[in-house]
Parts: sequence; C-alpha cells; structure tokens
Amino acid sequence: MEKGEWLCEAARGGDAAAVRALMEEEEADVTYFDEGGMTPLMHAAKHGHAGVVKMLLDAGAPWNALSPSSLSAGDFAMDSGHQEAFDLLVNAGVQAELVLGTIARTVRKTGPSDGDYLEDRVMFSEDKLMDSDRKAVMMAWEKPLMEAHAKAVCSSGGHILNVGFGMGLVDTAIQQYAPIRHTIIEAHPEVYDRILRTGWGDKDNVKIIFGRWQDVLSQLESYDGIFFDTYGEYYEDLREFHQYLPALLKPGGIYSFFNGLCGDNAFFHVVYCQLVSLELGNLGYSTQFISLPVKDCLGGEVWEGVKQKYWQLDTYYLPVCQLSDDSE
Ligand SMILES: C[S@@+](CC[C@H](N)C(=O)[O-])C[C@H]1O[C@@H](n2cnc3c(N)ncnc32)[C@H](O)[C@@H]1O
Repeated sequence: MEKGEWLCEAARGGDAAAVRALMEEEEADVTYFDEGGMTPLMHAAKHGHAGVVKMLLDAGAPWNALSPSSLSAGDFAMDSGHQEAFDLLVNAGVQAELVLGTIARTVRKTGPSDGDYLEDRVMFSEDKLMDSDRKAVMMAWEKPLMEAHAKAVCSSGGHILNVGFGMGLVDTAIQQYAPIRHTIIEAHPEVYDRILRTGWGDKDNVKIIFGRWQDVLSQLESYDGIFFDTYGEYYEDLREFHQYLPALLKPGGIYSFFNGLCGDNAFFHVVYCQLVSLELGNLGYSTQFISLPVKDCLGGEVWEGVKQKYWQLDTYYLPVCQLSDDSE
C-alpha cells in the first residue's frame, strides 16, 4: 500500500500519532489523492478530526483541493456539521487567499477566456444578456436580488452611483426610490447604446458615464449609495474599487456589490465572504450579509442556452457596507 493510502486511513480514523509519524518519519505525501479522489485532509474534515485537520494544514496540505464531485475539505466539514474543523479550514483559506488569491479569479461570471469582453459582441434577450461565448453577463432571475441591492443603497436617498448597467435591473429598481441624482457607469459600447435607445439619457435625475470605471474615476463625485456589479473582471478589480470607497462614499453612505464570489462552491463562497469583509474592515468599513433564499428563482430551465452556471448555491448573501462607527 502507498504511504499516501496509510495517511488517508489514519486521517479518516483521527489517529493523530499515526498521521504525525507518517508525515515526519515516512514523508508520506499530504497532497495524495486516494482512489476515490479524496485527500487525507478531506477524510479528516469529513469525520471532524479537528486536531488532524490542523496537523495536515500545518504540514502544507492544500485546503482547496477538490474531490471528483468538486467538494473541498471545507465542504465536507460543513456538510457534516463539524464546526471546529470547518473554522480551521475557513481560516486557512482566508490566510492563503489574502496572500495568493488563487480561487476567485473572476468576481462575477467568468468572462471570455481569450480576448476582451468589452470588444466582443453581446446578445440581448428578454431574460438574459450574454457574451459572444454564450456566457451570461446578466440574467433576469437576479431581479429580486437587484431590487434588494437597490433598497440597501438607496436607504438614505441622495445621490446614487451604479457601476455596470447590464439589463438595467438594479437601475430600474433604484429609480423607484426617486434619488436626487443617479449616476450610471457602463463600459460596453452595445450596452451603452441600448441605455441611450431605451431613454435612460432623457431622465432628469440620471447621468450616464460611458467607459470603464477605472478610466472615468476623475468624473466621479461622492455618493450616498454605491452599487458595483461588473462582468469579466477579477477579484483584484473589486479590491481595487474598494480602495476608492473612502473618496467615493459619503460618511453614512451605503455600499453594496454583487456577491458572486465563488458562486459555484459553497465553502469557497464562505471563505471569500470572510476575505472581502476582512479587507473592507481594513479600510474602515463594516460589512453585514443579508441572507436571501434563491433556490426558488433557479428552476432548471433558467440555464437553458447558457454555457456556464455561474451560481449554484441556495442562499445569496447580500453585502451591506458602511463606515464603521470607530472610523467616523
Ligand atoms: C452583470 S452586468 C450588471 C447587471 C446590473 N446590475 C443589472 O441589474 O442589470 C455587468 C455590466 O458591467 C459592465 N462592465 C464590465 N466591465 C466594466 C467596467 N470595467 N466598468 C464599467 N462597466 C463594466 C458590463 O458591460 C455589463 O453591462
């Protein structure tokens, strides 16, 4: 039997002494996958052996390895209700992503892997907006989420900024709150063209800025509410946008963003919710997540004709960020 097999067996049984001996004396491979596609860390997490989970993590076992059914050690701990093992894995994930950022390559749906989405054609239909590769840029099932985001960012009225128009769902909802001013940034030429053709430019309280948010920062002011939801960008872009919040968001204002972070894996999603709230905390913002059930919005037919399911979780965690009390 391979040493890796022994390690899996010892981890499954929670035999800490055997795990230590195999790693230290036998140099057993902590990254080993057994026949079922499970690592020692997954076995330990699944059976709630927190001490062994810690030992394996300290020895460099990958926290984000996936089983054949795309589950990580954290998913196994979470699904089996092993809180201590789960907490250790979340912490390992957050620490690793703070440094390496390997998981959430894209914030929202994955944009085209070759070429630039902004230079590509887009396709509009009644219930979705897709890029040229049939990946969804925006879908109508998100309407209740967009309405909830609009409610959050419009709660103190005033001047609202939305970054990324898409299907205009959040902007339509923002208009229901009759903001004094409503600024929209949109970078895709065809989406921009549609904004103009559908009369958004004629609304008295609406100002439309064409361009990537990164390129139009000098035209921005400070706002009472900000919503951010772009497409085909990386977590680093969201992080970069957050660096501008102190200049863009008035004290007392509300900031929210589309929380599609790792929306296809429940455990990675938890890690990224913690990571983003930690990073916003470092900038002086506190983040609350409002849980919204989304299972009922996502019937099987929703994804027909779409290349990738960018969201596979039952609950959406809507972030509401405000300057922390001790920062004001
Ligand atoms: C997911 S959609 C927004 C959906 C919108 N929240 C709604 O309710 O319909 C993303 C939009 O952001 C635009 N976009 C992508 N990158 C951008 C950037 N860097 N700056 C501004 N807009 C961008 C896309 O063209 C697209 O229209």
